[in-house]
Amino acid sequence: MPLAAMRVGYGSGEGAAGADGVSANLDESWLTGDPPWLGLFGRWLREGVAAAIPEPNAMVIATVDAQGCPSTRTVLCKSVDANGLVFFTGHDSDKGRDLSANPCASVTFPWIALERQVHFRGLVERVSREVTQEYWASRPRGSQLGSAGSFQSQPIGSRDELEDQARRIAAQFGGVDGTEAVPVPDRWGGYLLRPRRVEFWQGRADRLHNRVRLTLDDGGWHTVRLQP
Ligand SMILES: Cc1cc2nc3c(=O)[nH]c(=O)nc-3n(C[C@H](O)[C@H](O)[C@H](O)COP(=O)(O)O)c2cc1C
Ligand code: PXP
Repeated sequence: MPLAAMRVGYGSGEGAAGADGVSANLDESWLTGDPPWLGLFGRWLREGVAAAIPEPNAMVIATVDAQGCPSTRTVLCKSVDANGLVFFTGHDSDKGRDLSANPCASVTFPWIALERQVHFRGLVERVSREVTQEYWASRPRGSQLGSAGSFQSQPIGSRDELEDQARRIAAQFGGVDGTEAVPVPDRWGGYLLRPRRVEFWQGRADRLHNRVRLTLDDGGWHTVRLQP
């Protein structure tokens, strides 16, 4: 089928895998909690988990380099609370360098199977070393060794070289089957995105979608409905 002819209609509820509130129109009254995005975001995330969509906590994050050029890639959101969204990555990666130059990011949860997306934008800061260490300790040993064995976003000559490097580094900590703790590399850690703008999007028929945006200013959170 030609790309130009590929399209899916929204708003029938059929693609929504049984999630609540899919046939009803997204309404400002759904915004509950403090901050007011928290309740609905938590509900939609739980519905994504219940609907078994792949990696419901995956979010596409855009960062901007010192020259003002944006880049996007996917990361996993590892916690969310009233302060914002936490993810973990390499400080020397492209995104880590972007965030050092320009500590602002935008993320999208593309829950297409549920006919929904949520965008966040805000300032990003590093979490404390204690928070990073606690999360690192919860990761499988293989993932710890994978992160320790990779200098994220640096070039490497071949797959074999990457595997040799990872094996060498794993051997320093007793190897894949060892029991010696793998320390968190200094170059790896968590970031907190503190939202100042959040948009909930719900697909509707004939591209007449629902969009509700919340914005934080000195007076608190303000809600506005946007045209699709
Ligand atoms: C579903 C999914 C989840 C990912 N989660 C993470 C993550 O939590 N942290 C991370 O550093 N990279 C993650 N990655 C890899 C990134 O998308 C990316 O390739 C990597 O972070 C390097 O990005 P950069 O060079 O733009 O900094 C994930 C990739 C996918 C497809
Ligand atoms: N780092 C990389 C390179 C990843 O690909 C991922 C998830 O795909 C993560 C970190 C975060 O996930 P986890 O902490 O569960 O390994």
